[in-house]
Amino acid sequence: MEIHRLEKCPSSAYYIKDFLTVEEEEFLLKNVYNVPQTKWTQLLRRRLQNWGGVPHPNGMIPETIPQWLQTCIDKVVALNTFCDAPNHVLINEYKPNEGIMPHLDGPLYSSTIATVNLGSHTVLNFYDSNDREKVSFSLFLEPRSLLVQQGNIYETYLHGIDEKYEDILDNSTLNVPSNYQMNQSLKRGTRVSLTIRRVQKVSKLKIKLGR
Ligand SMILES: O=C(O)CCC(=O)C(=O)O
Ligand SMILES: [Fe+2]
Repeated sequence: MEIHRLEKCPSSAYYIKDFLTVEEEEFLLKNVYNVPQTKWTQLLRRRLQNWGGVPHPNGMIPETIPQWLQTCIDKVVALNTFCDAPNHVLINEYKPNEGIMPHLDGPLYSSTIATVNLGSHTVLNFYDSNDREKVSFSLFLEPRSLLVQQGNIYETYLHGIDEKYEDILDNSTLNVPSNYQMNQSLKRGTRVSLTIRRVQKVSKLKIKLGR
């Protein structure tokens, strides 16, 4: 992992450009779009699927993660990125001009976060929690790449994705590809992200049906 560390990042972050093959990406996308419509939650500016259970301060009631998704989790875990096995995946789908407001993820998750990127690139912006107006730094996330974040990056910085049709990388982007020409505009397609995490508190309660 050390060779993938983003040196300029103020805390531990790792970026692996071609983490997935084109076939693996297609396999995951096919399965993401094969779920029943009811599995999607439509928000104003994106839609999402929640896998593993609903995180809750009193403990998440665990749900089995399907094999097609578990295979991807296993590939991330094989890099020795997590202390405790991840048990939760949030899948977000963003069409061009969609995004997510700057936010913190909150205390329910442990401090390692892995993001698998499918379909299209995006730019993930980070904001100092004391200055939410200005982008502190940003990361360029290409399709098939993996981003692993550890420690305070997710605690001290808010993160978000602008609602844009295209991106232009600039000095704030920590991982500009060597073949990128400054001011080149990158058109967004539909991006699907898998955010893989560990929910710390898991309930031992089982839901009893048919009582
Ligand atoms: O799509 C992404 O990479 C970010 C998702 C995110 O920040 C979240 O769901 O909390
Ligand atoms: Fe988030």
